[in-house]
Amino acid sequence: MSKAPIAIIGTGIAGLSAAQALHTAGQAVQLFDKSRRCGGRTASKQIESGSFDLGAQYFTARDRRFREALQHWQEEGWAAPWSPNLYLSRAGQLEPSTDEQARWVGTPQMASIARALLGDLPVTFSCRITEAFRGEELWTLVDADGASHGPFSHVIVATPAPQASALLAAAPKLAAVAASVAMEPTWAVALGFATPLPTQVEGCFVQDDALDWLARERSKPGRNGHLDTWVLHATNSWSRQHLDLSKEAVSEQLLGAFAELIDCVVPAPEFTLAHRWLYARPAQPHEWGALADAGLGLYACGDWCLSGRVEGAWLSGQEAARRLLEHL
Ligand SMILES: Cc1cc2nc3c(=O)[nH]c(=O)nc-3n(C[C@H](O)[C@H](O)[C@H](O)COP(=O)(O)OP(=O)(O)OC[C@H]3O[C@@H](n4cnc5c(N)ncnc54)[C@H](O)[C@@H]3O)c2cc1C
Ligand SMILES: NC(=O)C1=CC=CN([C@@H]2O[C@H](COP(=O)(O)OP(=O)(O)OC[C@H]3O[C@@H](n4cnc5c(N)ncnc54)[C@H](OP(=O)(O)O)[C@@H]3O)[C@@H](O)[C@H]2O)C1
Repeated sequence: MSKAPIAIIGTGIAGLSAAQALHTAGQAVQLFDKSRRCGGRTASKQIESGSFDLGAQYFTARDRRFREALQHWQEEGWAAPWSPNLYLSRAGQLEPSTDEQARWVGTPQMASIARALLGDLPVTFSCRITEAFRGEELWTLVDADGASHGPFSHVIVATPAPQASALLAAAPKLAAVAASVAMEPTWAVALGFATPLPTQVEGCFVQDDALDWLARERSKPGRNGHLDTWVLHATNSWSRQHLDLSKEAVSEQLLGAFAELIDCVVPAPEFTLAHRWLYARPAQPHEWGALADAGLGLYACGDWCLSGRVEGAWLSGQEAARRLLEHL
């Protein structure tokens, strides 16, 4: 009988990073995601007039191991540097804010990285796992429709912390750690203009009430949509205060804040989309790397185990895989 594969719940950067490391080490993996596609918070939205990055906007690479992976992604054409005309808006004043920081994006969209990492690995989409339980030796997963999946030799939970704690119930200590992690929400709004806005701004850190960040999609490499599309992110505190506001009201309020901030006339957008990220980022960074109950064969990873950034998610996935392989 062939060896049971390793189940990985979540196909964001953390789950895919773990999957790649295990696959490279010769282990069979089986991935699950509740969404219809991979990438999690590195999602890009495809519309008729182009695509835009709705979650992570760019990433930085500070750790040597991540920089090495990034070099490979760049060679494969999955990622490229992004050097926008960067601004800072503070107390209603918009000013250039150039810096030396290297920033990167997926090409032709942020979601391309996750798609490339997934490659041909076996995955089941539109499958929300609700339970992971261990028999005498092997694991079974149960999904929201009551269907069982398995058997698996190990389970890696690679979801945001609030969704991980229930899946870690077999290891109460791990479940308690995940349950202790608070995650902050972010409202995101995309606006598409038929005529390019007459401004130099391509990215802007905002230190005012509602907005936190805005980016111009066409300034990123490989984007060729015909609308001038902008992505606005609200601050965590504004998002928390307006968590249950309708998408229409959020779009209207953030469009108003954008029009006040930007140094040009803003016409009515051709296209508007609002998305609420309930678990956008951990309230604090941690230094766990990953969580492990090696005796049970249960692991957890995700940005919440390190920093709430793409790099943190990738490193956490590597760490979960490393700890699992160490105990084989
Ligand atoms: C608005 C926003 C802006 C951001 N900007 C940046 C940025 O500019 N730079 C940066 O570095 N980072 C940024 N981040 C953070 C970055 O996106 C995350 O740190 C990183 O993508 C997290 O990856 P992950 O794999 O840990 O989790 P996720 O990407 O959340 O992946 C988890 C996956 O698990 C799946 N899942 C959850 N529960 C279940 C279940 N029960 N069963 C099956 N599947 C499940 C989800 O569908 C998801 O695909 C941003 C995030 C947001 C939301
Ligand atoms: N909105 C969300 O939910 C987010 C979740 C997770 C991450 N988010 C953003 O990701 C960016 C990634 O951080 P990092 O990789 O460390 O990128 P940096 O570009 O280094 O930005 C860090 C932080 O520094 C401030 N900053 C950086 N450069 C400038 C600049 N040229 N001018 C002004 N300010 C700069 C900025 O913080 P402020 O508190 O000052 O706004 C950046 O946030 C990062 O942007 C996360 O916000 C979003």
